[in-house]
Amino acid sequence: MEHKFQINLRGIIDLLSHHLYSGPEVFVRELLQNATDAIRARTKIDPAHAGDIHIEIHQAPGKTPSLVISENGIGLTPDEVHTFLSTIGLSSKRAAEGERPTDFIGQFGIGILSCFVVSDSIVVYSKSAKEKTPAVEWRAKPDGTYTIRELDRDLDPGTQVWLTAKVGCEEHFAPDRVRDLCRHYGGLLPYPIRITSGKVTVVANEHGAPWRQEYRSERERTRALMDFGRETFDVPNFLDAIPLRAKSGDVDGVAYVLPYAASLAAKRTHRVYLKNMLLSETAENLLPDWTFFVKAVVNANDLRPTAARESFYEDDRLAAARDELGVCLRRYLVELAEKDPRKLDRLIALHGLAIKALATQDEDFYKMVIDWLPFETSEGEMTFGEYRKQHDVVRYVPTVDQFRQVARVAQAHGLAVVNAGYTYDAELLARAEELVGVPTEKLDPSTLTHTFDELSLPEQEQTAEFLRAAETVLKPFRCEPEVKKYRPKELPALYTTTGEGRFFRSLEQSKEIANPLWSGVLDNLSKKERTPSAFAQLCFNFENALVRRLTTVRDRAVLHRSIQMLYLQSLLLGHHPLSGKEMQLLNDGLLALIEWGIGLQTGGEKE
Ligand SMILES: Nc1ncnc2c1ncn2[C@@H]1O[C@H](COP(=O)(O)OP(=O)(O)OP(=O)(O)O)[C@@H](O)[C@H]1O
Repeated sequence: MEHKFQINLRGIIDLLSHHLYSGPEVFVRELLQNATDAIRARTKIDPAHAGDIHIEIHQAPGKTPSLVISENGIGLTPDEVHTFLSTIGLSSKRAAEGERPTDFIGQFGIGILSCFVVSDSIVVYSKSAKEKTPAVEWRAKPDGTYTIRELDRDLDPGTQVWLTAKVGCEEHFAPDRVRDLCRHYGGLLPYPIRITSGKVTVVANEHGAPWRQEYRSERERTRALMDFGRETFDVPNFLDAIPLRAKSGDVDGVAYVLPYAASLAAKRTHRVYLKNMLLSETAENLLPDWTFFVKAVVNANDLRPTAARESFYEDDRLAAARDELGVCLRRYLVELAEKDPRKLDRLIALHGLAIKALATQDEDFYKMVIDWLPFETSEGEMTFGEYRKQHDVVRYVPTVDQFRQVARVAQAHGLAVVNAGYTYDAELLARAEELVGVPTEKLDPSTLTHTFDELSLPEQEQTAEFLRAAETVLKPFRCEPEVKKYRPKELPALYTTTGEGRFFRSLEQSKEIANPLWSGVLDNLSKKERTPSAFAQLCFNFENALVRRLTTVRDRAVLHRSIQMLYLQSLLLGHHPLSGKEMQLLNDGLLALIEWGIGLQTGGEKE
């Protein structure tokens, strides 16, 4: 024999209140949602119908507080009450299999159960606007029993829901609390939510969506939008408010420019409404990634919510909406460049990275903003526009390490070098010639030394012995010495290396910490035939007084030690991490210098 499941309603309510609802207050959301859906259903048959939601709170001293929500929506016939209201999990709003989702917010048929979290009974009075059926009363208890009766008196079409506060839940019926919750969930609804307590009636959503209102001036509009942003996100000083509109998904809203630099890694969450009811305050997938400098509040009438109601469902329509919203933000930036460059300056100072990201993706935008974008150069930070006013060619090095190697020398030689080692910079500079006709040149630090002055023949003779000593000292470090003349003359030696040279350096360092098996593998790698570029270069500066003196030193021990120390110093200046072998050399060198110093001193004392 077949049996039917029995459902324990209390158990289900307990489950929902602990696992589905974020807190008891969601009963206000569910009631507003049902009212909204009912009004939407009625306007489908009567487009001129003006929706109205009224909440009355009764809290006489010594009596249990109660709450009545009435609306003039579609209402229910007695049959519908039996079918939809009394069957858990059945909804009149769900689309049939394979059909496009209906236009309603609810669809699971469990929303009204949330009222049992705060109330020991739910009483519904309803009168259908569609059919001439009698008004009906439905009384339900959390033990799963309910009664239905047709009323003798007639009611206006629509529905009333009556709740009585459970012991311990009175606070959720406090008028201020209910007003705040109505504003929170239904602040954008296009018809009034009135709340009456005693003789006082307030409208919870009197301001509605500020971006849909008419203003006397642009200034007034901006002020209203900024006030709304401040209240909504509790951020006191957004930089600006940008209107958003997308046909796809029927989206409208505002994006606020954050007044602080937003981290690229931080989650970018937005406040989203679905059909003007709050869906989520932490929706993530609404705007393109590069827009991480804004926080948005938007309503979508035609996007699908995810089952968890945390954001919109990722589909083609959302992707198209996201693109359109990206266009709104792009248009704003372009207009700012034309109309308010000072504000753009401020915005770039805070959010340069986002702007650079956009410029790498969009050629027109690139042309518009490239001159405003800041870069680090050997002459200090400057915008691309300032740089190109002073230099015909943009010279850049693609990594921060290389910039550290060459910045001082390049500057002394009148070459302003841009550090393109930061995110997006190399990509941007590489396209400058193609997009804005500014020639660019990628500098290779190892070829920089080619521009240095060669020594004269007598000078070469003078340095020959020094060079041979340097070769011997530097060979174990895969580094080749040379002597040239360059500026700044305070710099005794410049260490440069190519990508391959860097690879072998890090290989050596890995070998020092690898286990025997692994270091055997690395060994084989490092034995592979090496091109000259695998060797680093140490270019001694003959303009430097110390180097000049060293070329005359004949004491081999002093000469070797000095070359070693200059080698180590140039590595450190270029921010190259030292290998174990080099570290040892540094220690030995320092100790030797100290001993030598002490020896000199005690020798002096003896005299
Ligand atoms: N104010 C109302 N006016 C007319 N019908 C209503 C109203 N409130 C509830 N109903 C009917 O009761 C059904 C069940 O409502 P309930 O809130 O439990 O679920 P739902 O709104 O359909 O879906 P969800 O669980 O996603 O909110 C609805 O589908 C609707 O037919």
